[in-house]
Amino acid sequence: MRTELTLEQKQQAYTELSDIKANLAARGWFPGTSGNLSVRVGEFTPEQFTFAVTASGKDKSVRSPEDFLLVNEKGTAVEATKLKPSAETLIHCEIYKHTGAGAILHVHTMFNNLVSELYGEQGFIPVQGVELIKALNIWEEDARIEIPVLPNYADIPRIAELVPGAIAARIPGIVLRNHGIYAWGANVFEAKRHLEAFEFLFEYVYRWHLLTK
Ligand SMILES: CSCCC(=O)C(=O)COP(=O)(O)O
Ligand SMILES: [Zn+2]
Repeated sequence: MRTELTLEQKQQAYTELSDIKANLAARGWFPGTSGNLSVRVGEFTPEQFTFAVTASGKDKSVRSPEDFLLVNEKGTAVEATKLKPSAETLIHCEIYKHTGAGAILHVHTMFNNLVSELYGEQGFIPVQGVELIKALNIWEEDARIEIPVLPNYADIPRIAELVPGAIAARIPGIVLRNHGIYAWGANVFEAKRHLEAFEFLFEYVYRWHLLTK
């Protein structure tokens, strides 16, 4: 049985989402209403959990009282609301289910789009020996990582189906080709650190490609 969330739990999740939304918006990481964010609230099992998610189609650079709603592990609203959850909520559901993460941040940026296209065919973006890999909690010298890239099907359930198989050990992110990145962490602080690291690495990969190819 699902335990009822307290008003404080809900408000804390909305405040955290509101703050990180403003931070990422200030960087221009939500062009054209793109992007979506979520924070898990309350108890978690892979079969049953609840999270607060951004409402679909909103201008994420604007704060409003109708920015977020609570959904369950199927992506269905758990309270009466006229808001629609993000069109990509099912991807959040799969990431939570298979990682137990506490927060997920999805942004569309020029660099994540460009490198996703550069490496989309091979299905992962390789990065080696860049210090910011440590922000993913990977500490070995000259570490090499592969960031998964999935096809950007128009049908979101088709993408969601691929998520469990794409989640790579140690890599808290998945890129959708010519679309954007999903980065996650145990909480918003960690998810933001991971997202910033990925975006740094994508810019590095892109610029390195221009310099050397
Ligand atoms: C306008 S960008 C296309 C949809 C998208 O990729 C996105 O991230 C935003 O969708 P949402 O339903 O979460 O607003
Ligand atoms: Zn998107």
